[in-house]
Amino acid sequence: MSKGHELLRLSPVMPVVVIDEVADAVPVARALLAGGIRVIELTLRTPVALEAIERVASEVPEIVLGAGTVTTPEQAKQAADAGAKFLVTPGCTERVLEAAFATGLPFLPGAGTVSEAMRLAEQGLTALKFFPAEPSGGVAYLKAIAGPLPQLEFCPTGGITAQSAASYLALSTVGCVGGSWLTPKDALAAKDFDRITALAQEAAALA
Ligand SMILES: O=C[C@H](O)COP(=O)(O)O
Ligand SMILES: CC(=O)C(=O)O
Repeated sequence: MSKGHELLRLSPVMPVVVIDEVADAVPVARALLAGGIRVIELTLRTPVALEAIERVASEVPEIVLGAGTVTTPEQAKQAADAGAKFLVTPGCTERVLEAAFATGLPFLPGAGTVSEAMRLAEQGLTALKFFPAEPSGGVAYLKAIAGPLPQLEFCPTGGITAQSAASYLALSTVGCVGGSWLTPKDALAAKDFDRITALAQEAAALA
């Protein structure tokens, strides 16, 4: 099994995390681990994201740390240099793909259509982000493409909730789902890390 597929086996939910205050990064990673979630996707959507990755890489080595929202070749390299152990993209371009391969890290590229998924499979990439999952057709879409493309495995992300996660996880081509609901903005603003642990426990129980 390739490293990409192994990433989909770590936890039933891959938390997609947006860190606005760098001091929150380590407590969030610890709160997720305490709830039984072994993986975190820290998105490159804020100015502090790379520093957040550096801190989690050095202070919480037990969690498998990915950099999400990699949308440029430069970001792929920066995320690897900061200590990310895998990369996630919402979609894919030739240049991002090349830069991601150059890091040597496992990599979950985003696909939202059958042709995108087939192009990535041609490059040996068969563990994919399905993004944005709900607007792209959700469970029904994934069921339909499992017929012609049973060898592909997905981490659907985008619009998935604690309630809808199980219906995705029941599909043979879904390894885990991604979502931001484990780290709600209001919990982060209130530094309510216990709530994040409680949400992580519920998510881990979906296994
Ligand atoms: O942009 C969306 C994130 O990748 C996660 O999506 P979500 O907030 O709908 O869970
Ligand atoms: C879609 C996703 O998980 C990302 O922003 O990389």
